[in-house]
Amino acid sequence: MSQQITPELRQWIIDQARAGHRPEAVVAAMRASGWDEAVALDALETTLQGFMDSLQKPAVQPAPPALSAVPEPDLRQQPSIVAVGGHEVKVLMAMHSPRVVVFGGLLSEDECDQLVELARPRLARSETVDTTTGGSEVNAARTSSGMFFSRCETALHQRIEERIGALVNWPVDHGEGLQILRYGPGAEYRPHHDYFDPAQPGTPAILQRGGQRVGTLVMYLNTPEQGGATIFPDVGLEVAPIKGNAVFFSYARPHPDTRTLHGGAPVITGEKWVATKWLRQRVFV
Ligand SMILES: O=C(O)CCC(=O)C(=O)O
Ligand SMILES: [Fe+2]
Repeated sequence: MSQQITPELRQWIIDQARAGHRPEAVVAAMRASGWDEAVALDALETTLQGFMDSLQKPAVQPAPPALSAVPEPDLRQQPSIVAVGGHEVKVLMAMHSPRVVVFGGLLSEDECDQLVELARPRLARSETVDTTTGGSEVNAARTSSGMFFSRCETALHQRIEERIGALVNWPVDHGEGLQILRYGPGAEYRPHHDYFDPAQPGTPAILQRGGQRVGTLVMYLNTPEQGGATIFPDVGLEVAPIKGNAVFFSYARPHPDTRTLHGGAPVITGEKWVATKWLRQRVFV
């Protein structure tokens, strides 16, 4: 019969070591009670090694960043259509991890066209917030051009921002102004997270303007002929860019475990225009 190293035997070995008995004495005691010497030695070695390893591991792992409240559409009754401010928005797809909801008809054709025409004369090569300094910089990973509107810049912006606020239950003043991006053929936005990396030295300065980003809504202002999906590589999801539709996602902490890594796949033919709304933890100033 093979001799099993049971949890009780392991505990007995640890107790002997704690009591100051030398390994030879422990093996001798095991042999005296019928254990094969090789098995006794092996049990001693593996048990004590595991015990030493457990002493070296910190008992408490460093805590991940705390969870924040997040914007969230009210889909508890599984509506196919949500009415917000007299406007009907379709719920096309929802998933829980990552939290992603795809909406249909969030913007009218006319609202899309107006945003494009207001943005067009103000476009510049896209800058992203530089988390090392808190300033902004031209980023090779983002080959689109873009601009920011200020919050509620015109009545059109205000109407759209109020619709978004009602849709995802988040105060309008917790949002950044709409960002418009234009991608030509070949342009892309490589996978990234929208939250600010807590490890970067410039992040505390950025957070003073309204805390972390906790949600994103990317609205499609046209339908590119080919390419330009919004991709979520962690889960293999691709959202087709269809004019007036939008993809919403939220992240309760600035951590990759939210699985909200995403990007804009290269446009193949045509161009792609989007409006992005970022939602902050607090009033964005
Ligand atoms: O263009 C897209 O589909 C994604 C845009 C995006 O990730 C962003 O604006 O942060
Ligand atoms: Fe993004």
